[in-house]
Amino acid sequence: MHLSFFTQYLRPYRHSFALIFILMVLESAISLAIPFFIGQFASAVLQEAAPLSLFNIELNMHYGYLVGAWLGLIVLQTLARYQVSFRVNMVGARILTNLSCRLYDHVQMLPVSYFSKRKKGEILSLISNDANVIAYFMSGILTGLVPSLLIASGALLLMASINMPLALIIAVSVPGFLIILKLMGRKIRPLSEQVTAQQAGIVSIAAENFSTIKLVKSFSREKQESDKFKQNAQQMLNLRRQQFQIQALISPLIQMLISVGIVLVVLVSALHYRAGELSIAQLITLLMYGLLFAKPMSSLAGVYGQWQQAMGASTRIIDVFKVAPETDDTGTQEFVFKKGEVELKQVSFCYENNSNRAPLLSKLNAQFKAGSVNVIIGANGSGKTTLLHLLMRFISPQSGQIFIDKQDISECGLRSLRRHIGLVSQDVALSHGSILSNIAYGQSEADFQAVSTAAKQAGAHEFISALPNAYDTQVGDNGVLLSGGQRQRISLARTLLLNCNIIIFDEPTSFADSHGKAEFAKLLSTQLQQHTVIVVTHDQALCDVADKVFTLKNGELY
Ligand SMILES: Nc1ncnc2c1ncn2[C@@H]1O[C@H](COP(=O)(O)OP(=O)(O)OP(=O)(O)O)[C@@H](O)[C@H]1O
Repeated sequence: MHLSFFTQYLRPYRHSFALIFILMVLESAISLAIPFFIGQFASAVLQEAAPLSLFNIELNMHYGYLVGAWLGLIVLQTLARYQVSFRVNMVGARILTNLSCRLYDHVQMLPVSYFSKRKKGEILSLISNDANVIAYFMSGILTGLVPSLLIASGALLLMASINMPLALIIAVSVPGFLIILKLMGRKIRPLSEQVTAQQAGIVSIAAENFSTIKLVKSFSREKQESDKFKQNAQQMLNLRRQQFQIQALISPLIQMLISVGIVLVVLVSALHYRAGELSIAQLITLLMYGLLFAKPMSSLAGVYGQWQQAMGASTRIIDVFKVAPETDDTGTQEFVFKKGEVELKQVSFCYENNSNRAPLLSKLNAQFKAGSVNVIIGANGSGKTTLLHLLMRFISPQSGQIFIDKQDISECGLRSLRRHIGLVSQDVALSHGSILSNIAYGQSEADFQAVSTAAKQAGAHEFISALPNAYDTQVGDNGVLLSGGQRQRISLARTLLLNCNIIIFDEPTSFADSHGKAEFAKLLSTQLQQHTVIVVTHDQALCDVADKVFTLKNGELY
C-alpha cells in the first residue's frame, strides 16, 4: 500500500489527531442525537401516551425543554465543527510543510544526472501539487471518512433499535454501493494519474518558455509556443472531460441508490406505522435517521475520488524518495587538503544515454601539479566540461580514479572535497538578489571588505561602484539586469571569495572584452599563483600564461 509510507508524517500529530477524533465523535453523537430530540418533540407536541424510547432510555420532557436542549446541541455541534475544521486544516498544512521540506531536501541531494533527465516542471509539480494532494488527503480523510463512518453506522444502529427489518434492508444495500465505487475507481485512477502528468507537462512548458523568453521573442516563436501550450491545455481538457464524466456518473448513481433506499425506508416505515407497530414519533425519528445515513454515504464517494488521486501522487513521491541521494557523507573519509595536486588515472566516462557510442573519455591520464596553472583546450564537444564535472564529482567515471593529494575523491566526503574546489562555470547562475548577496553566496558571513576585495580581484569593483546602488544593485532573475561579462565577473568574484585552493574555470572569458581577458590572464599569473588552477578555454591569451597546456582529443589528454 503506497499510502502507508506516509504514516510517518502523521505520527508527530497523533495528539492532535486524538483530539480531533474526540471532537468528531462528539459532533457525530450530536448529529445522531438530534433526530431523537425531534422524535421526542413530535411525541410531546402530539401528546402521545407512550414516549419515544431508544435503548430503553425514555425521555418525557416538556417540548419547551426539548427545544432548549435541541438548540444547545446545535450550538455545541457548531463549536465542535469549527474546532474540527480548523484543527484538521492546520494538521494538513503542517504535514504539507514537513513533507514538502523533506522532499525538497531530498531532491536537492540527488545527483546532477537526475536533473539532466527531467523537466523542471515535473520536479516543481512534485513539490507543489503532489505533496499538496497527499497532505490534504491525509488530514482531509479524517473529516470525510471518520464522521461519515461514525454517523452512518450510528444511524444504522439507532434505526435497528427502533425497527430491525428496516435497518437490515439498508445494511444489505451497502455492499452494492461499495461495488459501484470500486468499479468506478478502476477507471478514475489511471485518469487522475494522466491528469497529474499532463499538469506537470504544462508547468514544464511554461517554466521553459519563460526562462528562455528572449529566445522566444528573438525568433518570434510566440505563436508556436502559444500553440504548444494550447495543445497541452486541450489534452488536459480532454482528460478532465473523461474524469468528470466518470465522476458525474458516480454521483447520480450513488444518489439513485440512496434515493431508492430512502423510498424503501419510507415505505417500510409507513407499513409498520399502519400496522400500529410504530408511533408517529418513531416514524419521524426513523425517517430522519434514514436521511442522516444517506448523507455520509454520498460524501464517501468524494473521499474515494480523493483516495485515487492520492494514490497516484504517492507513487510519484515515493519513486523520488527511492532515488539514492548524491552521497551520504557518513562513513566516507574527510578530504584533507595538502598541496593541491590533481591526478587522473585511467579515467573512462560515457553518458548513460550515449552508452552505444565510444566513451567520451577513454583511459585518460593526467597530472595537474600543485600551484600550477593548467589550460585545457579542445574541439567543441570533446568533453572538456565533462572532465571538470568529474573533478567536482557531479558525475563519476565508469572506470579509473581521480586523486587529489593522493586521496581517491570517490572515497572522500563531498562536502569536505567541494569546500576546497572552486568552480566558475560556463553558464553563470545568479540568484535573485543584490550583487553583494550574490558574491557572498558561498560565504554569507563575509564582511563588505572581503566582498569588495574579491570583486576587485575579479575586475568587477569598478563597474559595481559605478552603479547607482553599487553593491546593493538588484541583479534580477538569474542576473538579467547585468551584461554577460558583468555576470561572469560576479561569478568569478563569488568563487575567489571562497579562497579555494583548487579553482577550475570553464570558459571564464567567453563574455569578456579585450580588457577583461587581459585582466583575467593577469589574475592567473599573479594572484592565483599559489593555487592549482585548471582552465577550460578557447582563448589563446590564457594559454600564454599557463604552466601547461593540455589538448583533449579522442577522449585523451595530450
Ligand atoms: N548530461 C549529458 N547527458 C548526455 N550527454 C551529454 C551531457 N552533457 C554533455 N553531453 C555530451 O557530451 C559531449 C561533451 O560535452 P562537453 O560539454 O563536455 O563538451 P566540451 O568539450 O565542454 O564542449 P564545448 O567546447 O562546446 O563547451 C557532447 O557531445 C555532449 O552532447
